[in-house]
Amino acid sequence: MSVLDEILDGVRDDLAARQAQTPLERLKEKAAAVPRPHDVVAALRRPGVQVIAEVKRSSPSKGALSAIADPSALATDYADGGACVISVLTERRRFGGSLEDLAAVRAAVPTPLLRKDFVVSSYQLWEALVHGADAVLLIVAALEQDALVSLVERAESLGLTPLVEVHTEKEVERALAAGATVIGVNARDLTTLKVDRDTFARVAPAIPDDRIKIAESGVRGPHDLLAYASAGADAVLVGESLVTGRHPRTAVADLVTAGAHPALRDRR
Ligand SMILES: O=C(O)c1ccccc1NCC(=O)[C@H](O)[C@H](O)COP(=O)(O)O
Repeated sequence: MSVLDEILDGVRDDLAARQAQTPLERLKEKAAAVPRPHDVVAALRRPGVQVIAEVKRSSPSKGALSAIADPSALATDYADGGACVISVLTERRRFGGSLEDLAAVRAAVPTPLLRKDFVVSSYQLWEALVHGADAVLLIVAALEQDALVSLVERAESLGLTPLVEVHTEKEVERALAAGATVIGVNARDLTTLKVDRDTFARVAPAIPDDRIKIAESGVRGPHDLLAYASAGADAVLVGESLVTGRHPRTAVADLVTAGAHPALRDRR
């Protein structure tokens, strides 16, 4: 069984337990009291290369990365450093995340938030909304095309921005057919879990210029942001190097400064 299939099995089991505890109707009632999500597309379209900073406790590839005693304090550092969006991993078994982390970050910062998880059901979109997300990750490799199309539509109807993640040109075709505006190319192979930073340069040319292109994974510092930018990235998504480094606010600020270089500001 592939790592992705293992992760998805656990996600479905955890999801079934939450659905048994909180019926969808109850989630919908809660969602009625939540403010409309931020316009993440507008935030990502700001001049320069934007930084999406991730709250990531552990990963299938590396195991435990950081204890993150207080996700809201880390998110505050990210926001102070100038992150455009904060990504919060909510998958529990392999990433150590939770919806509680998402809600804690929501309460701490006004920055747009991405729920980073393995979304397989519209129930998870309602959960994302209720816990303060503005955007949700949809992984093409994890979804049949009908499910992808329906989740993109449902997310947008709830005001959530779908970030549709691809690994290959073929998956870009599926993302475009599903109507994705924001497309992330993940450099981490879901079978080997190895990061190949050339993936973005290989796959991004298949994404039309009117879409927002996000380079995900493998950013160690400004030099990687600049390499992704020169291959056409509008934003980078960074986790491990921020949570394992000693100064997350400064690390984000350094990336933001690199992304705001005048040569990158007027590209769109
Ligand atoms: O991080 C992993 O090991 C992983 C394994 C399987 C599926 C997804 C995985 N990561 C999710 C991500 O996409 C990254 O957290 C995100 O792009 C940030 O990457 P990095 O900066 O390399 O931590």
